[in-house]
Amino acid sequence: MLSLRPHHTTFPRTSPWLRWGRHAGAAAPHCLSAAAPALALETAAGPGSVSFPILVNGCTGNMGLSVAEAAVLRGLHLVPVSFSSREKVKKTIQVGQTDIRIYGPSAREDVLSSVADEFPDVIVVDYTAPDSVNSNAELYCKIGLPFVMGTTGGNQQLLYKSVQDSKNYALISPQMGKQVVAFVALMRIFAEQFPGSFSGYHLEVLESHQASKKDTSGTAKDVIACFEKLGVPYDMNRMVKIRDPEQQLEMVGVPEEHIEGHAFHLYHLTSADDSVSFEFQHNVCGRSIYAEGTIDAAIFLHRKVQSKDSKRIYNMEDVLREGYMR
Ligand SMILES: NC(=O)c1ccc[n+]([C@@H]2O[C@H](COP(=O)([O-])OP(=O)(O)OC[C@H]3O[C@@H](n4cnc5c(N)ncnc54)[C@H](O)[C@@H]3O)[C@@H](O)[C@H]2O)c1
Ligand SMILES: O=C(O)C1=N[C@H](C(=O)O)CCC1
Repeated sequence: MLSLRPHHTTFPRTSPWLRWGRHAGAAAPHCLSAAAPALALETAAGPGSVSFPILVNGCTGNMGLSVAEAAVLRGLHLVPVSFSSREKVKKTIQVGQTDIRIYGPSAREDVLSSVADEFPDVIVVDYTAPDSVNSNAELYCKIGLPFVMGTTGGNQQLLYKSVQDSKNYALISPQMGKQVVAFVALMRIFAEQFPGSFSGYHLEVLESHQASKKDTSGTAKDVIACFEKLGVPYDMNRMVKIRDPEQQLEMVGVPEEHIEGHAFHLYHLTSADDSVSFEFQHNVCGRSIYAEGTIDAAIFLHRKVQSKDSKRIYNMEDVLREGYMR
């Protein structure tokens, strides 16, 4: 029998994820079917729309490819190079009409320097791996390439310091899905307005992602920081991380076609005497919400660079507040 009860905790019996477990699939959220017809890749640069060069690092991966495709659809000019963590890789990836050449790590600095010379208004987008966050960011800062960091993990303090010290422009967010960003912002405002209001409550957190996800949900960490401000201490080691496809299908209720790409989050709060409970969820199937948000972030950052804004480091809340999105 499936049990995701973390040690020393009683998982709330009312959890919808356990309910979904009993009726696998029956109460799954409404997700777009993978069988939906794919959009043909064609540019959509209409009148008044903006276009500039965008280099997507990590095109060999799921997010990198999705962002590159979204960039073409939004009429941006895809710079035909990307990188890999390995020296020997498949040399090109086709996105729309563009053949993107993939370079190994040893060529990174030379290739990026040439890109900076050839495309002075380029924006770099990074969707690589947690252990590449800091070295990639340092290189973008060294060369002076403004970047959107979608990759989670790494040393976040160091990441911000690299950008601050170099005076480079960057937009950093572990969550590019605009509606999820708005939810996290709401939680932050909630915590700022009513600090300590949930003192004595107990928190359980579950997150489920595709098996290839290496790190813990960066979004869950941000939401947990809000709960801590609300008076609920939480040991991150207690977070239940589900990466097993069978559990995702049977217990979490992830639609089968999204086992390879989903992000489900459940936060359950219970009062000390068990008489009150609260539950929050944000469940994403596929990656289009992040790809779209990333393009909005790139457009936003491009405008900030072009206007030489004195503020250099941004997040997705800044993008939401200025309305740079469809
Ligand atoms: N900010 C967001 O909204 C958001 C959304 C989805 C995923 N993510 C994060 O983005 C990252 C990538 O996710 P994914 O699902 O695309 O993973 P993935 O494993 O499908 O792709 C990552 C790719 O990057 C490549 N790579 C690793 N190190 C590299 C390096 N140094 N240089 C160039 N390429 C390198 C890998 O070979 C792989 O092809 C993860 O950290 C994930 O948590 C963030
Ligand atoms: O698929 C991933 O990996 C995701 N990572 C981000 C996180 O860690 O919060 C955002 C959700 C998808």
